Amino acid sequence: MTAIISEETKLRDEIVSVGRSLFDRSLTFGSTGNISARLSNGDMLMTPTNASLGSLDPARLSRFSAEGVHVDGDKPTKEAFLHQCMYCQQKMSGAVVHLHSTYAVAVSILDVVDPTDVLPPLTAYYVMRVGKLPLVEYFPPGDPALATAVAEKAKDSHAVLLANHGPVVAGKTLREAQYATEELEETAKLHLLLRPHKVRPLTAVQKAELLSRR
Ligand SMILES: O=C(CO)COP(=O)(O)O
Ligand SMILES: [Zn+2]
Repeated sequence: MTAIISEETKLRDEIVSVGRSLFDRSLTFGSTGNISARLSNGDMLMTPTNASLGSLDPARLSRFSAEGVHVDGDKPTKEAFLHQCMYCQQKMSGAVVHLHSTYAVAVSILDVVDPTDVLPPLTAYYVMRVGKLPLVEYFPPGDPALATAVAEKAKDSHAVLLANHGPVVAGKTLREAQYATEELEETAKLHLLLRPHKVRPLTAVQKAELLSRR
């Protein structure tokens, strides 16, 4: 019991500090974005709805049972079902981060993207941390149909991009999910910066070699 309490306390504090770090660096703003993390018993902690990621209270995070029932804390994020869908598909995941980070949102609005994989393999770290980024068709935030559409795309990708909305990224740990989300944002920025130029992305062979090391 003591071990579970200290694991939970640590995770609550980590959600708060990751949220603050992301918010302070303008990777999301206002009350946008949400974070969740899983305890070893399968219970989930999630950020409350309408909360700023910059000023979360560890004691007020929403807690769900492993079966997905809200058991305590503030009213959960309206994307709770979407987070649960990510865990269902990405069984090894311990955390999910969703942001409204500007460059990724900008890419999610572009008309000319490959919906099966939105960003090219521009750098090794993008391939290592993200690899593939399918586009999920537009549904309003919190719509159960959005979560269902995410579940479909997350079958073979731990990162997805919601059209006209933003990225959702799962990771084994909260740090992994955070780092992958940041890599995605930087690659979206590079992609937009490079749009007027002829680029030389990594080759299929180089990409496959990086993926084999993960
Ligand atoms: O990003 C958001 C919706 O997609 C923010 O919603 P919540 O405030 O309910 O977490
Ligand atoms: Zn959102």
